[in-house]
Amino acid sequence: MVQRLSAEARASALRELPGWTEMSGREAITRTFTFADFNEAFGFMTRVALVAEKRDHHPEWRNVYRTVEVVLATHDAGGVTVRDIELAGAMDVIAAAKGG
Ligand SMILES: C[C@H](O)[C@H](O)[C@H]1CNC2=NC(N)=NC(=O)C2=N1
Repeated sequence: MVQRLSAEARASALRELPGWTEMSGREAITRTFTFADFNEAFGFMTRVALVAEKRDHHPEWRNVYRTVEVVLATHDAGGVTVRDIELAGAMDVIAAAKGG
């Protein structure tokens, strides 16, 4: 099983992921994406869903109109792993292509 990152390793990974922060009260990382409208927000979620399914690693998220709040953690590991860091990076690339 993939290993939880230490607090130090998480902090170091987050320095490379602007917009992502540590969640308070839980070992997870979070980012809120804001898009132009619902269509762009849902398009982002659709693209991410395909990547998540392919990787067998899935976000926790909440969509309200044009915003998508994302929380990433590896449930099996009880914390943040490299799989979360990689999915966060992939979400950033997808969002940037849509202006999020
Ligand atoms: C059986 C399956 O591989 C696991 O349930 C996967 C699916 N997607 C997952 N996604 C996330 N974020 N964490 C997990 O631990 C996880 N486990």
